Amino acid sequence: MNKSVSVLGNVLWSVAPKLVRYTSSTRDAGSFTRKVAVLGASGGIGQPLSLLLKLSPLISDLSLYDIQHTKGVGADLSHIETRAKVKAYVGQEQLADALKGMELVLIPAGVPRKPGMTRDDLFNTNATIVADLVSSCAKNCPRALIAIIANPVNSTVPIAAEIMKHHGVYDEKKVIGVTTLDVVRAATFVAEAKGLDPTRVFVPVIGGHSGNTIIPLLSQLSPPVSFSKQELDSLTKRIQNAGTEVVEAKAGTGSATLSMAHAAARFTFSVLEALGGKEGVVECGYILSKETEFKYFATPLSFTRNGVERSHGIGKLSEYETKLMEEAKSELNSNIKKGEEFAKAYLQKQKK
Ligand SMILES: NC(=O)C1=CN([C@@H]2O[C@H](COP(=O)(O)OP(=O)(O)OC[C@H]3O[C@@H](n4cnc5c(N)ncnc54)[C@H](O)[C@@H]3O)[C@@H](O)[C@H]2O)C=CC1
Ligand SMILES: O=C([O-])CC(=O)C(=O)O
Repeated sequence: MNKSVSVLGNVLWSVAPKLVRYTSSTRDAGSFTRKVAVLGASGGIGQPLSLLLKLSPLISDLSLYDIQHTKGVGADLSHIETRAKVKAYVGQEQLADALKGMELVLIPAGVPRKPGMTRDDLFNTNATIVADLVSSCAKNCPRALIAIIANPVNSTVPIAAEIMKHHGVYDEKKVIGVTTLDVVRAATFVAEAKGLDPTRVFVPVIGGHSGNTIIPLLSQLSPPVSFSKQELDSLTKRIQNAGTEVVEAKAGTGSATLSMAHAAARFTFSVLEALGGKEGVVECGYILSKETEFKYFATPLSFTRNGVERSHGIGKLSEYETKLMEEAKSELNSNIKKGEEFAKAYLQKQKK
C-alpha cells in the first residue's frame, strides 16, 4: 500500500496540468458513445455542472433529470454547438427513461445547507431522495457508475450501496461519493499559502465529507512541501470548514455550487477517460473500503474501464494526521451507521 502511494505522487504530477478539459471543439470527438445523466439537473450545482458536461467532447448523450425546470435548462443547453445530445426529463414518471442506457449517473439532487446547519441536518430530506433515485438506477441502469454528490455524503453512499445490494446489482467499484471538492480546495489553499501553481498541486484528502471527517494529508503533498505546526493547523481547519465558509458567505441562499460543479466535472472527465481506456487515472472518492477500520472511506482511487480498479490506501500518516483520524472516528462511524439503518427501514417500508 505504501509503495503505491509513493508511485501515486508521480502519477498525479503527470496528470495535474490536464485538469481543465472543457473544450468546444468537436473535431477530435470520435464516434464513441458516452452516456451521462445528471439527477437534480435544475439545481444550483446541476445547472453549471450540466453546462460543463455539455462543453466536453467526451460525452455523446447528456440526460438531464429533475422534479422541476429541466425542459428549460435542456432547451437552453441544447443550442450549444458541441457534440453531446441533450435530453430533458421532468418528474418521477420520466425518471426511468432518463436513466436507461446510462453509463455514469451523477446525483446532486437534494437540499443544501443554510448557515448554522451541519450536513447531517440534511439527512431527513436527502436520504429519501437518494434512496428513491438509486432504486430507479438499480432497475434502469444497474451497471452504471453512480456518483453521489447529495449530502450528507458520509451517509448517502451507504444508503445507495444498501439499495443496490437489495436489488442484487451492487458493484462496490461503482458506487462512489464525490469528494473531489475537498481535493480541489486543498490544492487551492496550499498553493495560495506557499505561492505554488494550484494546477500542479495534489493533496490526497481521505476520510469522509463533513467537518472533522475530512482529513487532508499534507505530509503526502505533491510536490513535497513542509509546513509549520501553525500552517498545518490553519490549512487543515480551512479545508475542513471550506463548505461552511461558502454557506456563510452565501447567507441563506445555498452552499457551494460553482466550485462543486467544477469538481464534479473534473471527477466525471476522469471517470470517462478511464472508461475509454486511459491508464493512470486517479481521483479521490468515498467508497466501500478495506483500508481502515471504517466501512466507507475516501482514498485516492485508480479508475479503469470497470470503474474503480483499486485504492491507493492512506500511505504513511504523520503523527498529526493519525490524530485527525482519531478525531474523525465517532462522527464517521455514526454517519455510516445512520445511513445503513435508514436503508434497512426504507427497504422494509417498500416491501409493505
Ligand atoms: N459532495 C459535495 O462535495 C457537495 C455536495 N453538495 C450537496 O449537493 C446537494 C445539491 O445542492 P444544490 O444544487 O446547491 O441544491 P439546489 O437546491 O440548488 O438543487 C437541488 C436540485 O435537486 C432537485 N431535486 C429535489 N428532489 C429531487 C428528486 N427527488 N429528484 C430529482 N431532483 C430533485 C431540486 O428540484 C433542485 O433542482 C445538496 O445536498 C448539497 O449539500 C453541495 C456542495 C458540495
Ligand atoms: O458545505 C456544504 O453544505 C456543501 C458541501 O458539501 C461542501 O461545500 O463541501
